Amino acid sequence: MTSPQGRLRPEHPATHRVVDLVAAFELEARGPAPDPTSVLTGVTVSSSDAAPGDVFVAVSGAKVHGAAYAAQAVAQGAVAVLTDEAGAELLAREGDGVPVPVLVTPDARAVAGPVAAWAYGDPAAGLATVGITGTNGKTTTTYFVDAALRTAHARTVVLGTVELRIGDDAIESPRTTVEAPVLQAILALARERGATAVTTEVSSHALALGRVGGLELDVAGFTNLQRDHLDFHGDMEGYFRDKARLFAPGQARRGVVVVDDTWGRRLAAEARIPVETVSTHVGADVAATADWAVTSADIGLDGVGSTFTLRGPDGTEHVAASPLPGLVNVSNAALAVVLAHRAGVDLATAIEAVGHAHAIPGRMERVIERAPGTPLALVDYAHTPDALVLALEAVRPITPGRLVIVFGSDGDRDRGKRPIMGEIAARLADVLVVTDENPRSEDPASIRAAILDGVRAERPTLADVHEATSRTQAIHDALDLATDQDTIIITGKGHEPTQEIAGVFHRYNDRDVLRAAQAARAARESQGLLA
Ligand SMILES: CC(=O)N[C@H]1[C@@H](OP(=O)(O)OP(=O)(O)OC[C@H]2O[C@@H](n3ccc(=O)[nH]c3=O)[C@H](O)[C@@H]2O)O[C@H](CO)[C@@H](O)[C@@H]1O[C@H](C)C(=O)N[C@@H](C)C(=O)N[C@H](CCC(=O)O)C(=O)O
Ligand SMILES: Nc1ncnc2c1ncn2[C@@H]1O[C@H](COP(=O)(O)OP(=O)(O)OP(=O)(O)O)[C@@H](O)[C@H]1O
Repeated sequence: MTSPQGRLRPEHPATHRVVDLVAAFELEARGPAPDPTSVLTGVTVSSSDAAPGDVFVAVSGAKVHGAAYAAQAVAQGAVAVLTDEAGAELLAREGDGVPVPVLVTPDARAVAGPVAAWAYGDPAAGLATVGITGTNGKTTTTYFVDAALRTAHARTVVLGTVELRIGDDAIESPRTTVEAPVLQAILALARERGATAVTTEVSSHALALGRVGGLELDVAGFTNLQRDHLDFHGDMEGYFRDKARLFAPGQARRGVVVVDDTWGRRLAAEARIPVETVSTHVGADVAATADWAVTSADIGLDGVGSTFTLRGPDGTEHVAASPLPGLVNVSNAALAVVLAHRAGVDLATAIEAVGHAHAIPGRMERVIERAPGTPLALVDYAHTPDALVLALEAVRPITPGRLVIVFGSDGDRDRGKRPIMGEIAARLADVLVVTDENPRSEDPASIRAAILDGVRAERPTLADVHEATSRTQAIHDALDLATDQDTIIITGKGHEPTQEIAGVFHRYNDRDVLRAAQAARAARESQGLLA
């Protein structure tokens, strides 16, 4: 999916003239006049990604103004710089500026997406598009929606925290939602490759920073809003307002909002586009008035996921399922069904597809199935106290024996959560293997000690508590001590492909380590080395 330079670009870019860009977006051209024959083939906001024929959009950032990197972009072949007044002034102050036209607009960040959409020929036009926002459940819901869209589309696209995927071709994702020109370039590449449906996660940062500008989704979904990212959004009100930007004309044509929390209810009331509501709290008052409501749920079914009844707007009840355990995944599955249905998938087909969705990388992912002599083992991304509670509560009903957790906590991040995570694990799991997550620059032993302080508060004797100085060893230890009635859950890193220790990124993935540990165990067993 990458070009030789490692950049995400359509293979056959459209060619527009720079003068047409000036006219289309009513830009003020300064510096050298645009050559009427000069063509542009791409758009970037990052000088290091600039390629010949690009327009470099220099935006004002938190740390620096992009105009400071205009010269680098031009040296790499950019044919014009598009910026705001501050950027233009910066370039004017730097002597001769850049030897290409400087195109000025009041808000460069706001036009980056629309300009890229224009440059790539409105690539979303022929695609079914679904976007999902919310604090938790974006990734899970995205994959559920994709499972349903695949029934109606030969090739689909998934964009989010885990990967950027067109059909079966995927690369690691740099973040939850990529910069606007990258998003538009991926859509253009997807169109070239015959994809007809896209499901994308939309982070609150993306909404605040215009990363989905120029993309009007067919349907936008909202999962929930919980305390997070307040360093960036200021307070919950600001966080809500940024999320709500998705539910506005030009950004989405219609919305589907889970109204289990007060923020969802407020969003449904304030959205400026038609919105349907989904209630997934069985028996809650709000269920009576919601368009879609989960009216009953049977959690822990067959030791796998859940079944639930979804009542539609016409009052008809449908038996549906979530392939992942826990009530939160009933919520994600119900939302996904409605989103996929509104994106054009027949309701019964959407219900069937979501109920049988394949594993989602690192989200309650069943890496080893329960079998005689073998425990069930899952990997989950839960890395906050709230998520840890939900994850442990979700797997308890599918655990006939003991619940074994392998976990740690991040270095160079929120220290306060370490003892809290320890206390939660001690309260909700039976056997604990405390190990490292991403220690980063911190001493791993001191992070484990802080977790163990919390464990001790709940379980003073530290009975059934183990400490492992390497995550790989921790996973081996868990497999060694679990029986086939037990469930092992490995939390914190999910799909992550690396572990950061002492500032160095090592290739590491919980799922791969777990599979290798199980294979080694099976080999020892077959040689009669295990009791
Ligand atoms: C808060 C935030 O999202 N910041 C992002 C943003 O920073 P910024 O606009 O303030 O950029 P800046 O570093 O001041 O630079 C200004 C401009 O100069 C450009 N520049 C800068 C340096 C250079 O050498 N060349 C160059 O062209 C930059 O591309 C940018 O356009 O643009 C930068 C360039 O694209 C990003 O690297 C940076 O993401 C940082 C790394 C980040 O961590 N973002 C996270 C918080 C984020 O976006 N997370 C959400 C998910 C959150 C969640 O739900 O968990 C996500 O969508 O992934
Ligand atoms: N609807 C939900 N409500 C609350 N918690 C959830 C929900 N869905 C999933 N979770 C929990 O949140 C964690 C992250 O889930 P998921 O990756 O789907 O969310 P996300 O919004 O994509 O978050 P991130 O951007 O961090 O990946 C998981 O550990 C899961 O246990």
